[in-house]
Amino acid sequence: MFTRFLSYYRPYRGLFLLDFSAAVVSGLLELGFPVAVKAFVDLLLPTADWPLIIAAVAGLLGIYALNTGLMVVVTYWGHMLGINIETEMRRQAFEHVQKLSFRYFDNMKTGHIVGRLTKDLEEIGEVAHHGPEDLFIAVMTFLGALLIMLSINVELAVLTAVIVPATGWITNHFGQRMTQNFRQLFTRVGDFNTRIEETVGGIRVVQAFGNEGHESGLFEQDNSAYRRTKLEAYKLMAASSSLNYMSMRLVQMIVMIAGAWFVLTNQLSPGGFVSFLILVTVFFRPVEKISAVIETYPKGMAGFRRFVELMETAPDVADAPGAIEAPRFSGEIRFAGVRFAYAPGGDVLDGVDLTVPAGKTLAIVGPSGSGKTTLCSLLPRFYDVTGGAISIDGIDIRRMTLASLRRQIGIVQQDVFLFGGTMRENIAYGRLGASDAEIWEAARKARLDDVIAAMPDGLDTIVGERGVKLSGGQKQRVAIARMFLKDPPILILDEATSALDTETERAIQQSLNDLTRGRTTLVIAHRLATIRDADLIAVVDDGRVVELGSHQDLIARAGKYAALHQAQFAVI
Ligand SMILES: Nc1ncnc2c1ncn2[C@@H]1O[C@H](COP(=O)(O)OP(=O)(O)OP(=O)(O)O)[C@@H](O)[C@H]1O
Repeated sequence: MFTRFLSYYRPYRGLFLLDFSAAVVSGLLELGFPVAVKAFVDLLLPTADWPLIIAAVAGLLGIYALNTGLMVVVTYWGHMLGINIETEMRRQAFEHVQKLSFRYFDNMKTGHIVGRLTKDLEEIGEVAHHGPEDLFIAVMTFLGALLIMLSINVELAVLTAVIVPATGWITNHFGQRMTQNFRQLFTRVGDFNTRIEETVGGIRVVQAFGNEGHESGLFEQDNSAYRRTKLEAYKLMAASSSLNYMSMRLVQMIVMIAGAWFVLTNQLSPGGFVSFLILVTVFFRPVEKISAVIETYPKGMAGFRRFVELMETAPDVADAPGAIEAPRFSGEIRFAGVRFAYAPGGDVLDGVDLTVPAGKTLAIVGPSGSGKTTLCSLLPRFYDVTGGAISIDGIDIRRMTLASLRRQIGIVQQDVFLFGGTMRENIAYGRLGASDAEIWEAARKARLDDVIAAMPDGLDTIVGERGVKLSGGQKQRVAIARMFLKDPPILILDEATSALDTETERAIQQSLNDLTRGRTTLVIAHRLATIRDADLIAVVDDGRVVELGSHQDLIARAGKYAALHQAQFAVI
């Protein structure tokens, strides 16, 4: 895990070296301070040579001015290193998330994904910057301070060296508990991110039901769970930092009393004594640094582990080795013995056999939950079949690249998803980079041009989050306009069940007729006109195609379709 983490430094070697060497020099200069103080007290003071004393102090000031500059380098460029690594990981994670399959999103909470791409990576960035540098400097300062102490007074040095690291276990003990705590904390953040996402996303439903209080109650549970976990973290932090502080002061006092004895018995110079007291603090710094690393490292590593877990989640639908770039389809679709289950054992499709000739329209009808949507979502490989095969123009769709397959299938969903930008952006989503002229042409074909022309900002009209500022009929026409731009040989339509006024309905129907002309179309049909006009009708029941034929055929057969037709459209 750790070596994998280090590999992210590779592109930033220069930056790392700059930051690292500035930090090392700065550490050495800090180590030099007690040595300088000793020389100052023992050698310089007795000379009573004021100009020399002032020159020495000025010299020290110069050195520390240099150190200040080094700190700027460490803080700015060091953090730049961290943020560069963080940004790179976020880019990779975002790209990867987009490749994951429907099944992953079916089972994952959005807030957790958001958390992984934001909070987790932020913590990783902190560790990336502080981790290696702080650890190295800690070891360097520890050894450096020890050597200097030994050179001043061996007994006192040994005494200090024994008691200081003993305090190290405190840090270590708390560090491990904090790791667990942070792991929990990440989950809590994910939980309430999800809650906020859902409540804000579904605010219209929440308010319509007047369920704000209920939502607040649920949110409060997540919020207070987060508070509890965070308080636990602060408790650990308080115990650890105060114990550290206390032990540092304790060691200082021990050194003070022992040092006093050494001075009075002439085994230590006054300069050495002062220097020693400073060295104790310097000696403690590595312990503090390590405790700081121990505080950020678990957070970062917990985040990194989740990042790796995400990156290692393979999409369960992916290009097969040697997958071919599908040629432009003429569009014959064949389902052969197709079986499918969302979860093992729960077959949703139970051996579907169907052939739709190129350019024809297949209407899929059947009771709710019978598997119509599922059947359609197998064609663009949102899920892979668990048995049997689907082929287009005789080629198994699993042998094609996902990109070349999906490029040639257009989907108009019942509940259209728009992005929060402008009309232009939303229509051009069908073919990124389409010109305004092409967008207008598509809008015209979708019977949407008059609507856009009447809008105050035309194509620049903002549609609101998920298109809330548009009517249902307008959203559907945006979806249709997208399809005219995309121009796929195969279409999947999930016909809207909600009733529109007759005029809009007719406009949409006309544009859909234009759209489906010459394309193989699967339509999950609810309207009698669509069903009657279809070349083929498949009646799906309980995961099987129970009847297949034209309207006349099926009515004549007086079977399931005839019954369904009778029940649903008897009044028409
Ligand atoms: N993502 C999913 N994960 C698990 N089960 C699912 C998922 N989507 C659908 N199902 C289940 O699969 C079955 C078929 O659902 P599907 O949406 O294909 O039916 P449908 O015929 O399109 O229904 P409707 O006409 O009501 O839209 C249902 O029992 C449903 O609960």
